[in-house]
Amino acid sequence: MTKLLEGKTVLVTGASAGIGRAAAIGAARHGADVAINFARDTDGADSAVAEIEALGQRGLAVQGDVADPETAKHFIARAVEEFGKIDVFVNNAGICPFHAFLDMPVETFERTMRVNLHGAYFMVQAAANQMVKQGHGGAIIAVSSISALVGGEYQTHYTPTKAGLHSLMQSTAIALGRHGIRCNSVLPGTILTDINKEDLADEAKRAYMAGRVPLGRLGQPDDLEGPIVFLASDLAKYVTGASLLVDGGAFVNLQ
Ligand SMILES: NC(=O)C1=CN([C@@H]2O[C@H](COP(=O)(O)OP(=O)(O)OC[C@H]3O[C@@H](n4cnc5c(N)ncnc54)[C@H](O)[C@@H]3O)[C@@H](O)[C@H]2O)C=CC1
Ligand SMILES: C[C@H](O)[C@@H]1OC(=O)[C@H](O)[C@@H]1O
Repeated sequence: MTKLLEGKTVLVTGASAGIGRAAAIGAARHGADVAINFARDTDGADSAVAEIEALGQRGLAVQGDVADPETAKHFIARAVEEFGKIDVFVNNAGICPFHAFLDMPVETFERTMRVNLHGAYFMVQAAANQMVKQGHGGAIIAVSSISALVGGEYQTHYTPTKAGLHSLMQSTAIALGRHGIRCNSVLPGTILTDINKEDLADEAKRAYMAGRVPLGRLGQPDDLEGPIVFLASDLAKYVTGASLLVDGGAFVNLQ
């Protein structure tokens, strides 16, 4: 297998499980040393690092709540201390506490904004500052969503954060292009992870969601591995400000 990220250092937020973990392991499989941020799941973070190391790469887990702007500075600083530089930053951490619109609790709305959007802003800013300081460019990838493009009845607090991430990558692509830093997003469809375990425990909803996918199944975290590695790699050296749907065709499936 051609390794696409040989010699690179990759950072991923919220990577103790799900899509973030798949991105971290995928990067290691492609020859990168990987630092992961995680919120609370120490066992998940430790086992992700063990998997990275089993692939012959260096791994590092740094705990922190991305909603706190200080977490961003600390994560970048620890990764640089350990690996000497950062080449790729993947903003993945996110929450989606499904709730109806008319009685959305203020705390649920604000927490979702702070984790998904404010957290991403400060993380991307800290990563970009380090890349600018290093002077050899880099790649930033946001895990946005199909929900940046379409709505969800119980996601009125969530979909704006994903549209915001998509927009953030477009604006930072302009702000950072002169530094050789590429900024792109992936837009996953419905991927089976902890974020939607409860929602998709409803068999009827799960079957409906799967039925909307032309490729005939809901996604798995490793479906994001290739698209994220591609955008991180030099194969995508002229790709910036772009977004890549990874949804099995769900978005285009009107009828
Ligand atoms: N599963 C899906 O269908 C889709 C997921 N996404 C996005 O993918 C990203 C990853 O989600 P999944 O892997 O699906 O779910 P997940 O629940 O397995 O992963 C989310 C990760 O973010 C971490 N996290 C949550 N709050 C955090 C905080 N305050 N600080 C640090 N880490 C925090 C969690 O600990 C977890 O590791 C999220 O941004 C989500 O919005 C986007 C489209 C579809
Ligand atoms: C949590 C949802 O199941 C998931 O997240 C998204 O961004 C999409 O709306 C997916 O359906």
